[in-house]
Amino acid sequence: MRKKRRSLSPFQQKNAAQKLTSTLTLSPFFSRSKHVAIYLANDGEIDPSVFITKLWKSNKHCYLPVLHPTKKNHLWFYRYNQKTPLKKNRFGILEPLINNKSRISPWALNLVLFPLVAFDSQGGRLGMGGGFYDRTFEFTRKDKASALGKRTQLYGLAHHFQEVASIPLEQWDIPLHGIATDKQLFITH
Ligand SMILES: Nc1nc2c(c(=O)[nH]1)N(C=O)[C@@H](CNc1ccc(C(=O)N[C@@H](CCC(=O)O)C(=O)O)cc1)CN2
Ligand SMILES: Nc1ncnc2c1ncn2[C@@H]1O[C@H](COP(=O)(O)OP(=O)(O)OP(=O)(O)O)[C@@H](O)[C@H]1O
Repeated sequence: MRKKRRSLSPFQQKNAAQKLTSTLTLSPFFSRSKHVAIYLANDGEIDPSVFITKLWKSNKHCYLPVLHPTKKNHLWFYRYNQKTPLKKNRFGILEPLINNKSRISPWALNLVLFPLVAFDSQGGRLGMGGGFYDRTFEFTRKDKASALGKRTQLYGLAHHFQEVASIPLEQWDIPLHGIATDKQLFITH
């Protein structure tokens, strides 16, 4: 799946990014979410940058994952705008510098858009294998805010071809509430 997405042409990537932006903008959670975590595309992932520009224009706050400096395979989330200084992490992915005060607690996010390698229509997600997102969002399993309808929404972003029949889930895997692709929005939970 990683090989397939890396082989997409710049034209195909740009086209997919535009269509993904339409899927996301029309989704019910777009207007409701003020604090949105997103990622910068790597390894052929569907590119959310067109959507990021849309978030900025709509006065929403955008956040990017930063590898936690001490807690192994956990993520921090830092505010991202046009002026945010970025540097490459050990995977070669750009992330905000952590010398500023713009960190947000993961539970304060309204919407988190997950990168993924493959997904299924039940909300199963296969990631890059580090367990970063599963560890960081483990708190959502016992999230009291869910009763008030304030639960952090967890959505995956993918090229449509990244759908597979079934992802075997392990006990630590956090299922997604939905997946947005260049073709459709899946609501899974
Ligand atoms: N765009 C993006 N950002 C992200 C993630 C992601 O999947 N995509 N992550 C999601 O967790 C975290 C980083 N996790 C990652 C885990 C492995 C690799 C990776 O490329 N692994 C290589 C081996 C690299 C090496 O060991 O030096 C590989 O598997 O080929 C990249 C990111 C946080 N940021
Ligand atoms: N909440 C957790 N607590 C402890 N270990 C965990 C937790 N979540 C995942 N792990 C460990 O992390 C490893 C990688 O998990 P997994 O293969 O599900 O990663 P992934 O979801 O593909 O990666 P990523 O989220 O970084 O894209 C697993 O072997 C698992 O033991």
